[in-house]
Amino acid sequence: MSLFGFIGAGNMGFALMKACVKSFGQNQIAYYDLSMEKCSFVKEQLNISAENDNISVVNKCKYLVLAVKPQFLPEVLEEIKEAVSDHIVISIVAGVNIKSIKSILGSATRIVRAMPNTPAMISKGYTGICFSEDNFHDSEKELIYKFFNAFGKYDIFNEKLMNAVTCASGSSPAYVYTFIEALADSVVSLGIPRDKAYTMVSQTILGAAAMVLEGGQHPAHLKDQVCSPAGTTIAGIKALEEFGFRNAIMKATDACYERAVELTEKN
Ligand SMILES: NC(=O)C1=CN([C@@H]2O[C@H](COP(=O)(O)OP(=O)(O)OC[C@H]3O[C@@H](n4cnc5c(N)ncnc54)[C@H](O)[C@@H]3O)[C@@H](O)[C@H]2O)C=CC1
Ligand SMILES: O=C(O)[C@@H]1CCC=N1
Repeated sequence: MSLFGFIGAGNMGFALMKACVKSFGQNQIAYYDLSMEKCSFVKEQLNISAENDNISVVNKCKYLVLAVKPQFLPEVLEEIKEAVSDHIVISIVAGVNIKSIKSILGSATRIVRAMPNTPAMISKGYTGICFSEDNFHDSEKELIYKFFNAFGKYDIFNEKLMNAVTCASGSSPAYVYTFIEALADSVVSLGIPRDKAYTMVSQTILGAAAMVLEGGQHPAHLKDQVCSPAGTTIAGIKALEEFGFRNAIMKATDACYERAVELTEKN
């Protein structure tokens, strides 16, 4: 018997399993992925052998993590529904709401809907979570919080905000990586060696984020401290605003949110 079972060991399933190993140990994790390649990768990286199928995962765990793409979720739920009993089902599937999972697994199934992000792999992630209205025992909630704590910070939300959480938690690391690439490329074009460019940019983002999280100061104030009058930074900010930097980010959130809503409607 393991505590946690994972269905799907792709990018996010693997990231969560890796962090879980550190907090709970290999023997508390069972998983299955349709791709033998993914199973071999997990075995090689985490030294955990895959189960033979999804039903074996369900039978081996109490907390069942659903980590397949939204379009594959209905077939997975149909496959496992008879095996699910007093499990707590944790779904990280973007856009899919608790109601639609319950429509297949049954209305009594207790569900935690969560939206983590890939930095969970190194316990530096952020997860938004919400619970189905059903009763969870205190000890179960404690375990669930310990589970999410393994991935970094987490907050609890009303389910109607979960698609919005996706825009700044699940999806946004990709925007940050795009920003890292762009800024690194631009200083490489000025002669900075590429390896140093990635370190320079990433460490700067880490430091700037820590100033907000740990210093408790408003981002606008921190920005103003960097912008010397007639200096280099304000010249850069002006160029960013000419190209609609803030608006681009807001438009990205609109697009991300719309797509999440589409997934909710389809599933
Ligand atoms: N990638 C990310 O940064 C994040 C992803 N998510 C959510 O996590 C879920 C998984 O996303 P990724 O890991 O990126 O996708 P992925 O495609 O990397 O992994 C999904 C895995 O599910 C496996 N799979 C498909 N059908 C299966 C079945 N019937 N039984 C067992 N395994 C099956 C696939 O072989 C694949 O390895 C998605 O629903 C996504 O919305 C949530 C937060 C962040
Ligand atoms: O792009 C996606 O749909 C998934 C959900 C959040 C991050 N990746």
